[in-house]
This record gives sequence, C-alpha cells and structure tokens, in this order.
Amino acid sequence: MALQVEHVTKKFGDFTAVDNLSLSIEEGGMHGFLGANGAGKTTTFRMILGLLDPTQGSVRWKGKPITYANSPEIGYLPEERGLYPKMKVEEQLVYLAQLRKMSKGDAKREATAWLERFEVPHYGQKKVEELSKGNQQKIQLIASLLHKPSLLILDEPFSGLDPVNVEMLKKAILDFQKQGATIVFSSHRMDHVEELCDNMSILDRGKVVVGGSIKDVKRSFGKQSVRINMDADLSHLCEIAGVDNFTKTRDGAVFQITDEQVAQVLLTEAMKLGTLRHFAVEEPSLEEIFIAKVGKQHA
Ligand SMILES: Nc1ncnc2c1ncn2[C@@H]1O[C@H](COP(=O)(O)OP(=O)(O)OP(=O)(O)O)[C@@H](O)[C@H]1O
Repeated sequence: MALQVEHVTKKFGDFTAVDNLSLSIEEGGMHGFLGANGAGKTTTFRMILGLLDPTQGSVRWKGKPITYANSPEIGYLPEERGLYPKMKVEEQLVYLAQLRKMSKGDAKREATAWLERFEVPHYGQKKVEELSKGNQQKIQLIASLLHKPSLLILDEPFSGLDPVNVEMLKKAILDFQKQGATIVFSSHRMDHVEELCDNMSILDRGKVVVGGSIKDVKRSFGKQSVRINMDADLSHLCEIAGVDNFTKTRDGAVFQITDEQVAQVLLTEAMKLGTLRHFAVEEPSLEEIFIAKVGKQHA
C-alpha cells in the first residue's frame, strides 16, 4: 500500500478528535472521506501531511514517514485555503511550486497550461483577492498539483463551486489520477465520492464507521431496492416475503428488499398487473448508508 495510516489517534486536551484510525490506500487510488462536520477529516489530513503530530499511531507514504525530504511528493488543498490575497496569481503559483523543488521555467509553463485549461488564462497577472471565490478555488487546486505530486490531498475541493466548475475540477482530478497520482479527498457530497472513488471511509466522531471499496460497502449494507414504474396499484406487493419497505413514487413504487431473489418474485407479480414501463434493481446509495450509519441529523 502506498499510503498507510496505522492506528492514528489525535487528542486535543481531553478531547479525542481522531480515534485509532487505520487506513491503507494503494498507489494510484482515489479515496473519498465522508463525515459530518467535526468528524475528524481535516485533523486526519493534517496528520497525514505531518502538519500535526498524532498522539498515537503512524503515517507512512511509500514506506517512509512524511518529512521535509519527501514533502515535495505531496500536494495539499487545505480546507481553510491558503493563498496570499495580495500576490499575483502566476507569481504565487510559481513561488509555491519552487518551494516544492520545481524549476522556475517548468513552474511558469505548467501554470500557464493550467490557467488555460481552467479557462482563466488572463488571471495570471491578477491578485488573488480580485478573483471570485470559485476562481480562487481553481487557483488553489492548481497550487496543490502544479509540482506534480504523487500524493494529492484535497480537503473539500468542490465546496463553493458552481456545477460547471465542479465538472471542470472533477475532470482535472480524474486526469491527474490517470497520470498515476494517489488522491484522497473529503466531501460532504456523497454523489461526488460515489462518482470518483473506488474506496471510501465514513468518519463519525473520529472513527471509521464504514470503510472499504464502494462496491463492498454497498453489498455488505445488504439492502437493495426495486423500482417499478407502471400505472397499476402496487401496494399489495409489499406483502411479499422479503419486502422490507414500500414507497409510492410519482411513476410507481420503490420496494426495499433484503434478498436479490425477491426482485424476481416482484417482477413476476408486477407483470401480472399490467404493462411495466420500468423495472430496476438498485443498489443503496451512499446517502442511505451514511444516514443509516451516522444518523439523520448529520446528513
Ligand atoms: N487545534 C484544535 N484544538 C482543539 N480542537 C480541535 C482542533 N482542531 C480540530 N479540533 C476539533 O476536532 C474535531 C474534528 O475537527 P476536524 O476539523 O478534523 O473535522 P472535519 O471532519 O474536518 O469537519 P468539517 O467537515 O466541519 O470540516 C472537531 O470537534 C474540532 O473542533
């Protein structure tokens, strides 16, 4: 595993912000961190980056602790953002990349290419404070990956962006992964994690309450749904053994089932009632899993 977080705990006085958290991420993987406000995501990231010392436990990147020597291999987009408001965008990007051992010429070339890619080629000579929040976010993402880190840690990279910019940044992050980077990001949006990641962790009060591949997490949750769209009254189908729950929808109904075999029975019975317009077995969404594991108040 490229990134290994082993039994990491962080206490602030008597308060345990991160509690015996372990995590392994393979090289080239994309790992999503979900959790309510205050669950411990940022604290975990800061420990991975070496910005905070764990009270207990260890973090290794490619077998080594993260120190000044290997820190240029890492890129970070902090939640609190960290650009100098008065400094010009290009100057700032080049300066930050040079701190991470990139040559000035390469940094300038890369900065120009990224500003073009993000459709803000003329922003290089503007001060950061002159840019809108969304455009500052683009610059912040460029700053985190300009020096081509092999590990990229992004704390809520899509917050505050309009849908067009979300798609632009998602695509850039996916392309960066395709070039071989290992990526960890946090989000409050389950759909972003579902779309981009193979693996995920849900944190609750400093602990991983759900973790692993999204496929396995969904499978082990055990609850699937069957969606049927047709005009007939479907309410009596909820009496079939193995149907847990039934919700009427505008076009038909959704049934929660405990066993995939029950879908077959529902299909057979529904076909007796008329013409089916749509029949699908649906996996649980991460949102359902999050609500079940962390609680409605946090979703
Ligand atoms: N320096 C600190 N001193 C004391 N408590 C802290 C400190 N940093 C974080 N905490 C506490 O640790 C807990 C975890 O905070 P953290 O910022 O890691 O959560 P988070 O999951 O990133 O939340 P959010 O989604 O709101 O960004 C919170 O209760 C927070 O108040």
